[in-house]
Amino acid sequence: MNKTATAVKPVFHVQDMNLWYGNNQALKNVHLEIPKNEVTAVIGPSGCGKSTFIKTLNLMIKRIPSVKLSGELHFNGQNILKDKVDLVNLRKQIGMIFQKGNPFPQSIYDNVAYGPRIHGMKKKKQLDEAVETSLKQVALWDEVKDRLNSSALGLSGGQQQRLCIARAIATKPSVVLMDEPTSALDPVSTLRIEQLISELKNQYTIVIVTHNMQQAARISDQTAFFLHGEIIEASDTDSLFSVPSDRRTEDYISGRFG
Ligand SMILES: Nc1ncnc2c1ncn2[C@@H]1O[C@H](COP(=O)(O)OP(=O)(O)OP(=O)(O)O)[C@@H](O)[C@H]1O
Repeated sequence: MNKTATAVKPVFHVQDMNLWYGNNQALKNVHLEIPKNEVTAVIGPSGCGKSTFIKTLNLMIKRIPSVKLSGELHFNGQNILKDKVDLVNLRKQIGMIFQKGNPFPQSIYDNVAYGPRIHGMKKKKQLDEAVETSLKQVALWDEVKDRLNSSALGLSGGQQQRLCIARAIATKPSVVLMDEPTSALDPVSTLRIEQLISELKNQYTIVIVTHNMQQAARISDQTAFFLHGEIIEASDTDSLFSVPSDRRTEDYISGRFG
């Protein structure tokens, strides 16, 4: 792990967090610190609570009526489970990418301009700049600059996912959450997204849910291993994969279950 970054205050500090869907407890006493400008990978077998956890970080989970939450979730020092939070502003600061690139059925340009427009950017010159900068950051500009007004749905799966990342970063968030962003992609597109993640972490704090342990090992600085809603082990990625401290982590990463 980057030693200088660990001295900086974590972006998220999660303490004793519990979450229930009705009577079904999906997160149990979760404790985790997410450092700034690092990639944190969330791994674990199906149903262990990875997606639930990542969706708590931007409070998206609260849209589900049966959800009950307890504990503390500090974002940049503010307990966003307790304090009154402006959700529009929170989501501006925390972008999210899903498993399948889900561009809006609109032009490439309008997809990327969507966030800046919602947050009040009106001038065409500023919007043009925001679109160009975001598409350049995801290395998509050269591929699409001559067809910005074409439908985003005409892009390949890998391009659509990069477009969704451009859309997420166009509002200049500080955090990008990614829920299995490459699971629907071919190996070449996956590699491009992984390279992109490694570049983006200079500017953003990234939390990525992945089923792919090689991917977690390749791109993350810190890894949290979830099992049955609990974090069994969270540490710097090299240590977790080379000298796991818990037998269950060792069994999972060596493929004995999951
Ligand atoms: N909307 C929901 N309503 C009720 N229960 C849910 C809901 N979403 C998830 N759960 C339950 O919460 C638990 C954790 O699910 P979650 O989707 O977070 O796991 P996961 O680790 O992301 O799984 P996967 O790897 O299969 O995507 C599971 O028991 C699941 O059935």
